[in-house]
Parts: sequence; C-alpha cells; structure tokens
Amino acid sequence: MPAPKFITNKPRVIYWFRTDLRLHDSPALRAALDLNPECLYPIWTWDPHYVYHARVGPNRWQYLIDCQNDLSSRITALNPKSRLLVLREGPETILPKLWKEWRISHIVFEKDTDAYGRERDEKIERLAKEAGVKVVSIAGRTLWDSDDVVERNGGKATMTLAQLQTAGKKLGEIARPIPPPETLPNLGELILGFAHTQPIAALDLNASHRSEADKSYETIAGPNGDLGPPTLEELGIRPATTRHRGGETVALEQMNKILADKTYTATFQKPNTAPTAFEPQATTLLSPHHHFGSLSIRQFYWGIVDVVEEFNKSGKGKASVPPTSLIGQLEFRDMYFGAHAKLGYSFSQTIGNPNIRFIPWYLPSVLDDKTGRVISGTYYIDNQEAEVWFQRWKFGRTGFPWIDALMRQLRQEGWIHHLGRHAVASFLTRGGCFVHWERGAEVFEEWLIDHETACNAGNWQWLSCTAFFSQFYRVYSPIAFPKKWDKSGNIVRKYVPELKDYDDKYIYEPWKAPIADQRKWGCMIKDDGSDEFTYPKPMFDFSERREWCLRKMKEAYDVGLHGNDEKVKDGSWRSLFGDELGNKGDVKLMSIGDIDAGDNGAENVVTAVISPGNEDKGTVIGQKRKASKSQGTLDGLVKRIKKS
Ligand SMILES: Cc1cc2nc3c(=O)[nH]c(=O)nc-3n(C[C@H](O)[C@H](O)[C@H](O)COP(=O)(O)OP(=O)(O)OC[C@H]3O[C@@H](n4cnc5c(N)ncnc54)[C@H](O)[C@@H]3O)c2cc1C
Repeated sequence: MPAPKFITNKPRVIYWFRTDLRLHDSPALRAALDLNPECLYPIWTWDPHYVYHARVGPNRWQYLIDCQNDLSSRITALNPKSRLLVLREGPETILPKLWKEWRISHIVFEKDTDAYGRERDEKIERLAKEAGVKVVSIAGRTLWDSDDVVERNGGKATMTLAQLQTAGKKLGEIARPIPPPETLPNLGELILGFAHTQPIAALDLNASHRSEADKSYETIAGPNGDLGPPTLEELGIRPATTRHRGGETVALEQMNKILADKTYTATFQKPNTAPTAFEPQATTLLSPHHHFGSLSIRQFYWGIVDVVEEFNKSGKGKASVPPTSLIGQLEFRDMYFGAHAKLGYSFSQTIGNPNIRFIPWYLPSVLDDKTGRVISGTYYIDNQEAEVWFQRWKFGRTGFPWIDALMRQLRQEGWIHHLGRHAVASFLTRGGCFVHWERGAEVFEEWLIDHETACNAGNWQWLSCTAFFSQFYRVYSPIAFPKKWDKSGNIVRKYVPELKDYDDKYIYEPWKAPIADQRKWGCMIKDDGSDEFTYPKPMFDFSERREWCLRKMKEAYDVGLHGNDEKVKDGSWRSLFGDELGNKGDVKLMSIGDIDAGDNGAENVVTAVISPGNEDKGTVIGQKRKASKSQGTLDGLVKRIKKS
C-alpha cells in the first residue's frame, strides 16, 4: 500500500495509551512530542481481549475509568482542545482505519512485554508497515527495559533478585524522570466515517460481574458520541465497592505524601510492616498506580533514592537496603517482569514452564489442546472437598477469621497487604487446601485492583514454592501469625463483622469460645447457616492439613518434576506419586467464569464432561451452560454464600 499523503510535512501522530495513564515521566509520550507533530491524537482502544478474556471485577474497572477520566482532564488542562479519545473497538481493526481516516504518519506507545501485549503489538507493527505508518515503541513500565534485563541475564528469565540486580548494574544507572509536558498539540479533525467493527460474541469471563448486558461496543464513540471514557453502567458492571481511587492526580499526591515522610521512606522494611493494618495500611498502596501507569516507577524510584541519600547524610540513622527496602520492592517488580518477558504465556502456568516445580495440586487447569495454554477459569474438579475449600476460601467462609477477613477485604476493596497475600496464598496451596496456585492467581486476577500478570503469577509461584522460593516447611499459621501483629484482631472486626463483639482471646479462634459467650456476643459458631448471627466452624483441622501438605510437598520435591517434563505433560506423573490424592475418576467438571460472584453467578457455571481416559489431555467432549449435574455440597455452599 502506498504511503499516505500529508497536507504539511509535519508528522500526524497517534499516541496510544495502554500501560501508561499519565503525563509525567513518560518516555514514549516525550518521543511523540519530540516529533513536533502537526496534531496529536491521544487514544485508548477498548480491546475485547481485556473486556472479555481477562478477569476483571468492578473495582479494577472503576480504577481504570478513574485513570482515564483523570488523564483526559489533565490533557485538557494543557490544551483545552484536546482530551483522551476512547474508541470502542479492538486495536487490530480500528488502528488501520484511523491511520487512513486521520492521515496518520506515526503511532507511538509505551512498550509492553506482557505475553498478550507483545503478540498484539507485533500484529500492529505489521499492519502499520503495510500502511506506511511508522511505529515508535519505548520502554517505560519498569526500572529497566525488561528485554534488556533478559539479554544481560544471559538470555534467561530473572528468577532471583541477585540476577536482576546484576543485569541492572550492567545496564547502568536508571534514567532520571522526564518532566511532564507543558503544552500538548491540538487534536486533528475527528472524522469517524468508517464502519464500526464489533467483536464477535464469545465467552465473557466477566459475565458474573454484569447486572446488564455490556453496551460498550454498541457505538464507536460511546453513548454521548464524544469518545469519552465509559461508565460502569455502560459496561453493565455492578457498582464498585472499593474506597481506593485511580488517576495520576491521586497517584502523585499519594507518592508525595509518602516521600515527605522521610524516615518512613528511608527506613521502610517490608517484613516490619503490619499486614493487619488497614486504615491506613502499612505499605505505600502505590501498586495499582504502577499497574495502570498513573505513577511512573522511575519517578518513585528517584524520589526514594533522593530521600535515602539525604537521610544517610543527616546522621539520623542508616537507611534500609534491598531486598526489604522500598527500592528492593521495586526491584522485585522488575525481576518478575524480566521472567515474564522471557517466558511469555508459559510464565503464568505450570505446564510447559521449565522453571516451575510440578506439584500434584488439586483442581488443575484445563489446557487448550492446540496452544497448550491454560484456558482461563477452567479446571478439573478432581476432588469435591478441595473444590468446597476453594469456594470457601474465595468468599471468606473458611471458618478461620484471619483468612476470611483478608479474602473479604480483597473482594470488597481490591487490595490487601503483601503479607496478607502470603497468608491466603500459603493457606490455599501448600499450607492447607493443597489447591493449585493457578486457581488462586485467577481469583486475584479478578479481584485485585493492582493485578499485574508478571507480579501475580510470579508471587503465586513464590508462595506455593513452585518457583523463586523453596522453603515449603515455612507455613503461615492463620492464628499465631496475625496474633503477632494485632492481638485484638481489628481487621477481623472490620471485615468479618459477625465476630465484632468477640473477646480478643477468641477473635482468631472463635470456635473455642464457650457457647454461652457465643450467644452473649451475638454470633454462634456453626455450619448450618450463614446469616449475621452465625459464623462457620473451621473447615478443617489446620495442623492436620499442614502436616499432610508438608508430606505431599516433600514427596513432590523428591520426585523432582518440572512443568516441561514429558511425564507432566502426558499425565504419567501419577505413577510416581502415592494414591492419596485421589484425583482419578471418570467424570470431571470444570467451571468457566465465576461460581457465584453476583446474583446471576450460578447462571455462569459451565460444566464440561471430559471423556474418561482423556482427563490429562483436557479433551472437552460436551459443554453447556448451567450445571447439569448435582454438585452436592458445593451447591449448598454456593446457596449459603449467596444468602450471606
Ligand atoms: C500471591 C501474591 C500475588 C500478588 N499479586 C500482585 C499483583 O497482581 N500485582 C502487584 O503489583 N503486586 C502483586 N503482589 C506483590 C505485592 O503484594 C504488591 O505489589 C504489594 O503488596 C502492593 O502494595 P504496596 O503498593 O503497598 O507495596 P509496597 O510494599 O509499598 O511496595 C512498593 C511497590 O513495589 C512493588 N512491589 C512490592 N512488593 C512486590 C512484590 N512482591 N512483587 C512485585 N512488586 C512488588 C509494587 O509496585 C509496590 O507498589 C502479589 C503478592 C503475592 C504474595
């Protein structure tokens, strides 16, 4: 295709916002402005991949919309004739039309090393080449370009902090942040005279969060025809419940407040921050801003470095250092990005991943026969009891108040402290339920406002001792661990209000309270109901489960298989383990979407019958909406959870 003709010789630029919803310290935006364009279109493409195939609950949707509205206002503050343009169409179809219609010469964006992001961008680059449009893609999401990190790590995934730090040293000093632009070019004319391509209706992993049908693809420019950011109503998504708000303005305020507390910033040590603290929390809560790029990681990094230098000179004491310091936290983030950048899709799953130990967890994922990738939200229910434990864990009904408080905080607010994440992840996997870490990672994907594939998958691997960390005998107690931080259990009183009047002595172990006291404190510990006057008994004996899990972990470590071993892929691993797991049987269920996240949750349970003998290959021979087979105790549990 011949190159488009331009009226002037100046570039006409699309700036494509994706992982960088900010104006400050954006190397890619700077590159776009350095082109000295005749016009600049700041756009966001409403990509069906994220709308339907990534698991996103109401709180993260709201956070994204907050970021978009704030960005749009900040753009308009610099140029009243400009704003963020949200185009309700996927990038692969809309961009070629825009290039033509708007006579675009360049498209500029922040580099994305996520597996899907890379695949999408490769396609866009091909299409741009065909259309004679120049592509400028610049790293800015991490301290160092993750591809450069991998290269300096000998072409390997960064699996330890030391590897990241060594690669970082070779790459040299992290660039200082770039100041925000003082002006922005005008938009070009906003012609949208082309046909709108709507996505093909496919499986919607977020259906359970919608109270109405998604209308976001009805028109290209949204209900007001102004290309403004959508609302939750337009998406049909239920209202958000989080108090955490997104956007560059809030992010910068939050960061500046943290940096102004020089002692906190300089002496921060992650293991000394209380996971039981919630208002205010003990750590920075900047992770969702880093995820959406509403706060530049380098801006924060250099802010910390400057404070640390000043603190060390002040004679007030010695600043903390990695891995426990704030800089250490940012380095961990880069380490996971380096691993993900190298391994792509296989980073976030066991099967096919050479770095992940194989543990025969319950509720393993179903794989796509063609790609070998996990089909998000689908798994084998190979053990009914484990499925019940998993659902009880997810909805905060385990009977262990510490675990339930955290899981309810996560669902309600979309953020929990790092050590809280440790506690619930350890409990679900190697320290209690022995459920696959991929199940937990999916729940986090759905509910976290800071969900980041690299960090989520990487940290779940760490906590389940499948990669990055191997001390599986270090298990978090759901009683002794929170007691160490908060004897009176304020976090439980806040998020498990049934127990708010319990005495400190029983707050983490309410089942031990005498019946008369249970009555006096207005909440009976029993399993046959879930109203505000009852709270369940613990779903298992924790000590017994811990011992059982430790035995299984030791066995798996001794067997020594990894995600890329043939025995793991073909299912013959079973012959190497004892039969205690019981994950055999001829009919398996898998569920797509959510068992129960809302009123229509049960509608979204999908069952699939797996042909006997094909369990390991994941061959689905029949699939239909709504459970066709009684799920026994599971149904009862779902009903009880819904009632609560
Ligand atoms: C099971 C599990 C799942 C997790 N999933 C995610 C996720 O999806 N997205 C995410 O950003 N973090 C994730 N984390 C890492 C960590 O818990 C959060 O980044 C952190 O709690 C965010 O709170 P904060 O901003 O107050 O962190 P702070 O302690 O204030 O740290 C500052 C920044 O450093 C980064 N950071 C800190 N710890 C980590 C870490 N362990 N790994 C990667 N980056 C880190 C974050 O960007 C954070 O904002 C997960 C941890 C666990 C154990």
